[in-house]
Amino acid sequence: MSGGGGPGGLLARLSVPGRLDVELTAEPGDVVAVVGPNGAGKTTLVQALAGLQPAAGAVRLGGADLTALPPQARHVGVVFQDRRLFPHLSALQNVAFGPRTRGVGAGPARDIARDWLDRLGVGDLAGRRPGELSGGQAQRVAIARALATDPALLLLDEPFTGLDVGVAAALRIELAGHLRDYAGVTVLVTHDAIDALTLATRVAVLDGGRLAQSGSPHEVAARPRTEHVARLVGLNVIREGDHFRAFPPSAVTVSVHEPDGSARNRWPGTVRSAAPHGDAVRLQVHGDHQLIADVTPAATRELGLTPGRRVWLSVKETAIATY
Ligand SMILES: Nc1ncnc2c1ncn2[C@@H]1O[C@H](COP(=O)(O)OP(=O)(O)OP(=O)(O)O)[C@@H](O)[C@H]1O
Repeated sequence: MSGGGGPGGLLARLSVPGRLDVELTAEPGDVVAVVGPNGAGKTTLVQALAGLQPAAGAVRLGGADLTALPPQARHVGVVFQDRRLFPHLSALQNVAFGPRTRGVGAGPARDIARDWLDRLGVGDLAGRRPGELSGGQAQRVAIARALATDPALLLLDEPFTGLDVGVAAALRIELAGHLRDYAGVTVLVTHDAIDALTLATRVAVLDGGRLAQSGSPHEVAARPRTEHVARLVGLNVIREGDHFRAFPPSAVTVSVHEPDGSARNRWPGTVRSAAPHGDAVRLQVHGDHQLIADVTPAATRELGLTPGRRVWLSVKETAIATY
């Protein structure tokens, strides 16, 4: 990615047999969204960067070689999917723990912790233990804890998982602010296109433990190279040899009889699901490809587009981006 790994940046080449084989680079201030289907290796990558997963290769961060260092010596902040706060410590003690282990005195470490809890909007909960916090509050404490050590690398593994939609949305906006101020490299694992498009400066697409694509959020969203990412950003993508043809679901015409036109741009299939999507109805249609099409509610009724219905999809050549 962008020739990163320069002074201050991240350069990682990591391999775990059968699970991961990637090279990842990023500049200071970059937020790299790591996306990919279940089992793609996202968590393995985060754990290997943190030193929690043995991996062959090398990790360089800010000119320092972390490869041989244990997790606690890597100067990396981690927010896990399941938060992993110390249950017997208060929120304040949880956040102060990192600075303390890095040699900061008890008083100053508490000041740092209080400051970070305030910044994350949970200063008034400093005395509570994790069991007395909601999921969203605990995640704020976990983020405060990760940032309190002023790490050179911040690893966020699906930080919004398990939170209410509204809570996640509010936290996403706040996190965007903190990440803008944060000078280190952030690696954010996410299943959510919104995260990848709003928080990230770079997107890395993992598939089967390998880097399938990387680029700016805009590039990856406009020209997805895996079906998973096409789904995430709501596009159809068809691979033909060594190039890709992408088109939006709104450009798809659905008919119950075989349409005229170029055979290349029409596909038979079976409706798998039909669900409201904005003002339209979004159909998932499976045939040789798995495609999505947006149709009007009226057309859905008139054509009887319910699961199991055999249909033809067609797209005008001019609506297709080929790359
Ligand atoms: N402890 C383990 N030992 C052996 N294999 C593992 C272990 N943990 C994960 N794997 C395998 O490694 C591969 C990558 O898993 P990983 O958890 O990194 O994927 P992921 O992209 O984070 O998936 P998800 O989105 O489901 O969290 C998968 O094939 C998984 O089955």
